[in-house]
Amino acid sequence: MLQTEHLSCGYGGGHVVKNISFRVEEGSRLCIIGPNGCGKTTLLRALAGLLPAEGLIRICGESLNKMSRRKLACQVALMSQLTSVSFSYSVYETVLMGRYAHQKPGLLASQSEEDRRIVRESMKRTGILALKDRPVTELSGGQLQRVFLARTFAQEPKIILLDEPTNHLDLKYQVELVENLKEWTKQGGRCAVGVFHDINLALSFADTVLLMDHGAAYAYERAEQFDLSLVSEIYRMDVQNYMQNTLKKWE
Ligand SMILES: Nc1ncnc2c1ncn2[C@@H]1O[C@H](COP(=O)(O)OP(=O)(O)OP(=O)(O)O)[C@@H](O)[C@H]1O
Repeated sequence: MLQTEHLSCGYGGGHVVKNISFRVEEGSRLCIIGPNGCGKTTLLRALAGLLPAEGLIRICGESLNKMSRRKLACQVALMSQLTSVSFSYSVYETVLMGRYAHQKPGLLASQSEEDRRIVRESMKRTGILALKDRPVTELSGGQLQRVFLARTFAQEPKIILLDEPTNHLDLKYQVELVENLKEWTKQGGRCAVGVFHDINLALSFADTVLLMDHGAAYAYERAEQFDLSLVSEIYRMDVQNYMQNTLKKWE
């Protein structure tokens, strides 16, 4: 469904992401992990068509470069790292923005019964229905994160790209988000790519792992075969030992 071949991209003519190739099949989830500044967000931005890239990005068999903005928005949704909100739209209005690519121009005026149903379902799915009339400027970081997830679901894309989606979420919602996304990708014609810092969450989310270092792919493996020593090499710390010691505290 989503494929890159020798993808390179960056800023001001320089390459931050270098020669990355991967494939995410229908029903699958890829997690991208790697140290701060290695290029994970930059890669996601290229996949969302927000950054020019060299090499190939194919969305549902079609080259991203040849797709119109509207078509791309119907197929790919990017949930970015949490940014502050400056306009006091209500939760409902914010989630409704996810329907924009599917609507005739004139957002609020042109919402259909179908749009309203999808927005409601998306809010239900992320547990924010009770917040629907609250201004987003008054929400906690975790509540806002769930509003953005609901907006992403409301967009009804085929591919969801998530940049550290569990930031600001408490433990319960972190687990729920991962389960929510797994459920979402199982419903035919969908796949997801997520950037995670928490390796446990990343591995419970994904069936394939892309480990990045200095903009390049250090490893690209099935999650169940993923060797944690690769992460230790990149982070220059014994990650496995750290995790085992942490676990022992709960025994
Ligand atoms: N708009 C920009 N202009 C120039 N350089 C940028 C821009 N955005 C990011 N960079 C640089 O590109 C590199 C990769 O940044 P990126 O945000 O993709 O890393 P990341 O792996 O997502 O990091 P983190 O884990 O800290 O979120 C960094 O060196 C960063 O300084």
